[in-house]
Amino acid sequence: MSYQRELHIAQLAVQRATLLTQRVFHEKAKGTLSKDDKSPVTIGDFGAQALIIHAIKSNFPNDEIVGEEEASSLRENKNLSSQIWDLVKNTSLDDRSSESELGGPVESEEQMLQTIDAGNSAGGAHGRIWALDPIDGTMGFLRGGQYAVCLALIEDGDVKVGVLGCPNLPIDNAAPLSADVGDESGAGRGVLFAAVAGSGATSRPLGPGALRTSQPIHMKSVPDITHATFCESVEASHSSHGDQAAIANKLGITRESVRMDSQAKYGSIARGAGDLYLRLPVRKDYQEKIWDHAAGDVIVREAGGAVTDAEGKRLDFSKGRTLEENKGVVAAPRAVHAQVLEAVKSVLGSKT
Ligand SMILES: Nc1ncnc2c1ncn2[C@@H]1O[C@H](COP(=O)(O)O)[C@@H](OP(=O)(O)O)[C@H]1O
Ligand SMILES: [Mg+2]
Ligand SMILES: [Mg+2]
Ligand SMILES: [Mg+2]
Repeated sequence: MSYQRELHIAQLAVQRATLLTQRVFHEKAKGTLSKDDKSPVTIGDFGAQALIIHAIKSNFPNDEIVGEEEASSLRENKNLSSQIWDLVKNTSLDDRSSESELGGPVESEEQMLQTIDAGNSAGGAHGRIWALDPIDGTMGFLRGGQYAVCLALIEDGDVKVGVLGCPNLPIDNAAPLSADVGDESGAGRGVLFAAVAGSGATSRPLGPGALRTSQPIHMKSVPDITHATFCESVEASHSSHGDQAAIANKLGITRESVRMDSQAKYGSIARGAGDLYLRLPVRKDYQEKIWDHAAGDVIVREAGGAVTDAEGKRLDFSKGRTLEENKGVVAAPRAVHAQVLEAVKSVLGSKT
């Protein structure tokens, strides 16, 4: 099968990064900064980005990386930078040989900052480009909710490999859909979703034991759409709860939506814990970021789903750092996607 080495390295890199993010998750002080667009970033986001880019650069030195974060604010904030360095240098996989496959330790704080900044690719339609969201759902991460560490390989504009580390989701693929994160111990939690284009989607436990076996995952079939479960963002500014409720209503769905942060939503529907993921824009001018969708897109499609925007177009990852050709996201099992899209169009159409 193709892309097996990319998949293996991506899985290990995400697995290692979640060890770092979980340490920060359990701390009260998460070293939060506010970015230019007013969104939050924490020492967990920066640390995870450094570790993952280090792993990719060590294994695939010619590949480009589109990473969400950059280090300029850290160069002006030595205190925060040294907190991140402390995390980065003290995070490694238990298994020594896996750890050395990820390129050995980052050598210095300065190398760490340069590594974070190596996620500055402009993206585009040509070549091999990794899309990295070191913590997706930072708001959830800060609130004590769901979040995901997300990594995807895009080749000539198509997503080929996707990996989602979701430390706070249940390991059990059959667990009912809920945004609940369980107790302090983390028992029974932590799942790593993955997919390679053309080869299906899988899940495996995220905890120690990197070589635990992966299980194939599939979306649930939905014989009656009125019984479907749909999920959506917690943050009302990220997607329109009102439009989503109207769409659900139009479809005759009576169950309350499950509100969950991050691409954990894509992973959850891919394994059949939920059925639909709706993300309708709030602001007309917002362009979705490729790192917020690339891994989830391939995982859901490989599990038997269709992922489009609100007009029914496939998400186009070839346009740079954003999905500038798309508005919103509609993800559903292939057999019911057209029906869901029709309801989306009808609700959005009646607004204008
Ligand atoms: N106005 C907006 N519309 C849609 N998405 C937005 C947004 N503002 C921020 N986001 C994105 O929403 C992501 C979280 O999605 P969700 O609400 O599904 O958890 C954020 O990822 P980060 O948390 O990585 O910054 C951010 O990139
Ligand atoms: Mg962010
Ligand atoms: Mg994100
Ligand atoms: Mg992020």
